[in-house]
Amino acid sequence: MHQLILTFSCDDTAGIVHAVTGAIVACQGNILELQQFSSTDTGRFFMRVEIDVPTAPEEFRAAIAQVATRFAATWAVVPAGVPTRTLVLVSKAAGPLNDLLFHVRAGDLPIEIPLILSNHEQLGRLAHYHGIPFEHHAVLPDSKPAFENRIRQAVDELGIDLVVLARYMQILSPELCTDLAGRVINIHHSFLPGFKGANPYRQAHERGVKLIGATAHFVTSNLDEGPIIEQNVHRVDHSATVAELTSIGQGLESDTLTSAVRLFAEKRIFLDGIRTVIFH
Ligand SMILES: Nc1nc2c(c(=O)[nH]1)N[C@@H](CN(C=O)c1ccc(C(=O)N[C@@H](CCC(=O)O)C(=O)O)cc1)CN2
Repeated sequence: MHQLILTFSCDDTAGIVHAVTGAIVACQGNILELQQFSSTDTGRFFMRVEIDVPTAPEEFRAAIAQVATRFAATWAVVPAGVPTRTLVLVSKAAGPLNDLLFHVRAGDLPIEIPLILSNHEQLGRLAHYHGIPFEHHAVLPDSKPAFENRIRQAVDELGIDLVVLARYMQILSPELCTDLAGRVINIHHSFLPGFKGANPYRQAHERGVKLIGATAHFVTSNLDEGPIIEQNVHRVDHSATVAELTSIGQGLESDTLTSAVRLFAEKRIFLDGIRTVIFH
């Protein structure tokens, strides 16, 4: 038996589920999990199916391809349990990286991290402790293109599926955002759309918020405005200093990023315009 994950999206219409499940039955497949959503905003249909099939994956793909052609669908069939190869970019903050590394080691985050790139040296020891190659490249305005070329090289040479900005504090160029569209996740340390950009905890303190938050989102050339994947919040009050907000936020950032990376690795995220559909 082969356990596979099917992701399928197309313009919404009647008969999609019937056609897809009919193809699964024709391949003697057993459906383990099926989730679907019809977006009335965009008229799109989304489905994620986990299946056990006795036939070879190629035979199953051929059956699904016929259905996909009928509905002009965007689709993929991948083996379940294959780790997502992930390049992590960091600066100085250790929390989100540490949480990713903890959960990889714990075995409950299906990614593998062949390389960590950073514009600062501080987190090299943490990478070394986990036996992960770490490269430090100072990023100045005139050296940013070279560093971004290193990112492209690593993505190509290491077969990277996902790039994670784990509190990486540099703005990616529009060109790199285009090259990696849909494959870069950032953790922003505020409850977006509030407090975009740098120093969101200071912005929040000055505004006197009663909730702080963290947001994991896809990265686009519009700073901190990419499709939101996951968010968490925590209640605060007037007595919290910026330092206390930052400390409380550490846990939020880490939990939110790790959750978003897990959703990506399990193929549970679908893009629906500027929003996402998430099958938890
Ligand atoms: N193209 C994008 N790049 C990045 C995004 C994004 O949404 N689109 N998110 C940021 C993360 N971020 C907040 O979460 C953020 C990082 C950095 C800055 C910033 O002003 N950086 C300065 C340099 C700061 C420094 O060197 O310490 C800059 O790049 O000029 C704002 C927001 C990650 N990148």
